[in-house]
Amino acid sequence: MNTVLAELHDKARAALDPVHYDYYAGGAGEEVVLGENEAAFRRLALLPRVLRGAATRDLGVDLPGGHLGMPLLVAPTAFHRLAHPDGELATARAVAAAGTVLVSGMAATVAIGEVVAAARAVDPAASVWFQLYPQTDDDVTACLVRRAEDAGCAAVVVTADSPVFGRHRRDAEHGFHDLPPGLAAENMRDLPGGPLGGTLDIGMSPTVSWRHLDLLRELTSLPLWLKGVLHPEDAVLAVDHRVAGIVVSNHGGRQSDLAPAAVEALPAVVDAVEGRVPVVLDGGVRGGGDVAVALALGAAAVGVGRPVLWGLAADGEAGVARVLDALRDEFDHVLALCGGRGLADLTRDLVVTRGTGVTGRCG
Ligand SMILES: Cc1cc2nc3c(=O)[nH]c(=O)nc-3n(C[C@H](O)[C@H](O)[C@H](O)COP(=O)(O)O)c2cc1C
Ligand SMILES: CCCCC(=O)C(=O)O
Repeated sequence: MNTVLAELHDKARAALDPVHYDYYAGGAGEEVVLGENEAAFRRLALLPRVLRGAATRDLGVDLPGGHLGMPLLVAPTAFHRLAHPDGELATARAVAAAGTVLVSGMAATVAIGEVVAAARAVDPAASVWFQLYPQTDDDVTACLVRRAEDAGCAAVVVTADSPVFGRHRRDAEHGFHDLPPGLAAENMRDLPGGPLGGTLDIGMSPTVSWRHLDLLRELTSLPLWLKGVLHPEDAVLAVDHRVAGIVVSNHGGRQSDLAPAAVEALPAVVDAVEGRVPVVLDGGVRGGGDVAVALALGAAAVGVGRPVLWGLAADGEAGVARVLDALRDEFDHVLALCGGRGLADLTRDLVVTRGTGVTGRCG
């Protein structure tokens, strides 16, 4: 792990209520996937190219829904006020200052309008995206989309990997089922039909299907990203259903504990979509080298989840800023060491599976 991220993780662990630390840190089942997301990156290496000098490297990338100053965005995570009193406001400010995108969660502890306003106060051109769990009741889905649009969000990220909430042993052992008094999922107030059920599995529905994605396509003209895709056939279906982008993700190991590591699922999804839409990877990214490997395997960008929560818990807005700065700096350094003059130089032929010498493959 990047040393700054490791330092902030340790600081966050010391600062957080252990119950909330475990909610953030934990995974589903036996936490096999949680460990594999990071371990799979350690099994991959990058062959450097030589004598391709460039004084500086352009790290920017344009995606449907915004320009990223580096190929890294902040993945949606719930309940930032468990980490710091400023919650998502602090995260939004730091992410906007870093020139990248925050995907703000439906289960945020600050309403989406305030999150976007905080980002725009730092940078009027900042893009914030809204993460949505599609709802059984179409009126509720429509209401949430309208809130995201009214707030000024630039894209909607539809999470598809949570028909039911993963079973988290750590939360069960602590008896963690609800937010402490004073905190709430602010986007979920006053929805048609009343509250959506338990705080920790807000509105997840086993009935959600491709029909709901088509409905979303009709409800909004914002770019729609589909998050939680691992099977290449689902990636093709997503393109057929007119998504603007795909997030290869196993939800940070918090849903199916039988899923493969996210980076191991990436190449087949990239191949299946054949460049028709960009593919973002999240899960286990803990350093600039991981960003480089994901891009070499065909990701347009990566998402980071827990490291941002550690930065937030350790030092609020400044902590999140340090996480993003450290990842950008390390990625740029790795890119230079690999002979990369820009992102396009990160190609699949550079990727080697450690211990096998096999190039251009993963896992
Ligand atoms: C505490 C926590 C809460 C999360 N909440 C959400 C959520 O509300 N919606 C969602 O789509 N993904 C959620 N995720 C998954 C992240 O978006 C992302 O897929 C994952 O954190 C990436 O893995 P990483 O933490 O190893 O970077 C959550 C992850 C964590 C750790
Ligand atoms: C409470 C909403 C879901 C949060 C979530 O997706 C997670 O904890 O992984």
